[in-house]
Amino acid sequence: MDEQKVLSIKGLLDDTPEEYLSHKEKYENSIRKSVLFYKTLHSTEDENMSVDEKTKLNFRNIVTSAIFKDNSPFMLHNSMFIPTIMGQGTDEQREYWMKRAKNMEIIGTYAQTELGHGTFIRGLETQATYDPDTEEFVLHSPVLSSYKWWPGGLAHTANYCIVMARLYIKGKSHGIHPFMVQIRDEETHMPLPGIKLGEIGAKLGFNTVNNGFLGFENHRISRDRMLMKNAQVLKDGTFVAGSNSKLTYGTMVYVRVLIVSNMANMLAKAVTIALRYSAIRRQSQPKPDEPEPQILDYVTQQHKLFIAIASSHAFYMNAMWLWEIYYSVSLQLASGKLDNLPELHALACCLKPLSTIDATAMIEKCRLACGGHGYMLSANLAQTYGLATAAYTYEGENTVLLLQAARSLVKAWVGHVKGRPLKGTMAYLAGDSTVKAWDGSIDGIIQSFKVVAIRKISSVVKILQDYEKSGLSPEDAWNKASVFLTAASEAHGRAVLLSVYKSEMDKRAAVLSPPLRKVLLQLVDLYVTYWALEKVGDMLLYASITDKDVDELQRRYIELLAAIRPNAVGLVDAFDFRDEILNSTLGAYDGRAYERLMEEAMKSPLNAEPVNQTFHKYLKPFMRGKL
Ligand SMILES: CC(C)(COP(=O)(O)OP(=O)(O)OC[C@H]1O[C@@H](n2cnc3c(N)ncnc32)[C@H](O)[C@@H]1OP(=O)(O)O)[C@@H](O)C(=O)NCCC(=O)NCCSC(=O)/C=C/CC(=O)O
Ligand SMILES: Cc1cc2nc3c(=O)[nH]c(=O)nc-3n(C[C@H](O)[C@H](O)[C@H](O)COP(=O)(O)OP(=O)(O)OC[C@H]3O[C@@H](n4cnc5c(N)ncnc54)[C@H](O)[C@@H]3O)c2cc1C
Repeated sequence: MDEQKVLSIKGLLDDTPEEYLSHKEKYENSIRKSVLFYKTLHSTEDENMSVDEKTKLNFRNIVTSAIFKDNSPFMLHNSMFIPTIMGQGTDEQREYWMKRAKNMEIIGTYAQTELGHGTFIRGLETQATYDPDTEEFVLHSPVLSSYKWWPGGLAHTANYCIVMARLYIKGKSHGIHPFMVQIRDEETHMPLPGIKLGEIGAKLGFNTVNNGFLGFENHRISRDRMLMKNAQVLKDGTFVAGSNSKLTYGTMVYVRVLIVSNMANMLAKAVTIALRYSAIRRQSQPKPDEPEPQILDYVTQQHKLFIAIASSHAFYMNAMWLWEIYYSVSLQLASGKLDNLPELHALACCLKPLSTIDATAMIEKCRLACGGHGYMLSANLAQTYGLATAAYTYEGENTVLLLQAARSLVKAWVGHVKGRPLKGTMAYLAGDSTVKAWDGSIDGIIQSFKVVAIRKISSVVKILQDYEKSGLSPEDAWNKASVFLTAASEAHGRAVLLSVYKSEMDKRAAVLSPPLRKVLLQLVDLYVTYWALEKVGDMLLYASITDKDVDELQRRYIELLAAIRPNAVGLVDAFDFRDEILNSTLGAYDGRAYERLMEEAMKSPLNAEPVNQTFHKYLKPFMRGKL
């Protein structure tokens, strides 16, 4: 994928900043650019892509989000529509639909969330009732809350969509299944009969994604439009259940894994902008006889930014590791082996939340670290925040996913106590649950995070069991303990993030040049030390850290900031974002932030004339007391 080729597409980069376009113009401009962009790339997702190619695809998401300073209305076509065909379609269905989708003959989206339900999939109300006489499904939205609401591209862009609907046969519900539905005429693009479409309105971000609503009025589709890889409806209406009803949730697991790598990229973009700006911005005069220093030389500024570099590396390493697990589990599923699906689900339910929580917070910290100019839309930090914070919610709201992970952790712990072996990423739960003396080495700290997770999981299980002994139902006990269930999941996720980052770096260290190895391992050290200090309460409670150890840890952290400082700009340059992709007045490689701020300011339509017409219409009469 040649970045230069993409960015040299004529008309792809805006001369009129999107900030000054209307809501409608933003959408129309994003369609224009999406067509230009995808015509050039003409490549869409293929589940057989290698992990490296997957990263490139992820790169495409970065390029599109950069070029649009938001996301493309084609986004769901690649991130969910195509993966669902691949994951849920029969061979024939894949054969037919993949050709049309990959050639962009049709544009699709993934319509699952409804006005009334997003998290609770089993509560979805859109109906797909099988009519054996005509061998059709009748799609219907019985109430307003059953309208599909949120799907990207649904409003005016897509002409097909995957609809997740409740299957009814002879009055009996058979759960939620995926249906391929044409929603617009391929020639006129008019909504088909019995289909109501529209846009859901302006949002915090995602304002070029064309999120829409969709309602059905007894709209009929043929039987072959149900994606029947996992479950089938025969001509006579016989329902054949899949081996596991959660296989229909497969696309969401895939996107949760993708989000971890997206967070690595988004955070890398934000810290590149903030750090480069911190290298050119000079402010204050701590030493009277010396010039104003670069704000990057303030240790507080280094504290704000260097963890973002290390976190981007950590998310990237974890994402590549998770992709490998995803692909191996996908191959196992293809041969009917489901054993490792729960572990993949639990991992995705930990790493998607933690990467989005950290990335959102750190991107905001990057914006704040740029002072007033960070507040400019031309800095592209607010938009990056808007994209990242959306991922906190979509693809499984973070709290809900952490509770899902807690479900697996509680099951694993209860099984362990009963003597059942633990496996995979939960095997460490069988390890030593005490730290006799604080070990401040990187491996020692990571081991302490594992002990924290063991202790939090075991103690929340005890709380659950005590509540149930007191007579509470399992559901009420679960809800009562849920704050500490999410805390246990977070502790598990933190232990995974840290240990995978370290082990993946160790694997790569051998092939790095000594200077590069030194810098990258400093980032690992910074990451582990930062989180030990952030979670010092847990370390005091479970890892026998003393006040002397904390003092040592603080001094080590300060020394690490100083050690990384000389390479800080080089580390963000190594993310290798072109100016067009950063799309930021503050983050350009040439460091001409002030000139770019002024250049962008002059593009404001208000600067087209020295006196705005409201002076004569309102101000002057008002100031003359004539209004
Ligand atoms: C919260 C969920 C998972 C609850 O699902 P539910 O069917 O209610 O299951 P249970 O909580 O009862 O758990 C039963 C059982 O199933 C296992 N399980 C659940 N999900 C999966 C899965 N994906 N893969 C494998 N196994 C799964 C669970 O572990 C339990 O196992 P036990 O052994 O413990 O019994 C569900 O409602 C959910 O996923 N909600 C989130 C909805 C969501 O993610 N929506 C995304 C819509 S698309 C979107 O947001 C797009 C955004 C734009 C973009 O991405 O660009
Ligand atoms: C930018 C964006 C793009 C999106 N794109 C798409 C798309 O393309 N296709 C699509 O289908 N959907 C899409 N969505 C919808 C998204 O998937 C849902 O918003 C998400 O799943 C959360 O569901 P919800 O909105 O119903 O929130 P809710 O679940 O109502 O969450 C509200 C609060 O309730 C809490 N809560 C809910 N259930 C529980 C529970 N069991 N235990 C404890 N607390 C709970 C949550 O933690 C949260 O604090 C998009 C959303 C956004 C923001």
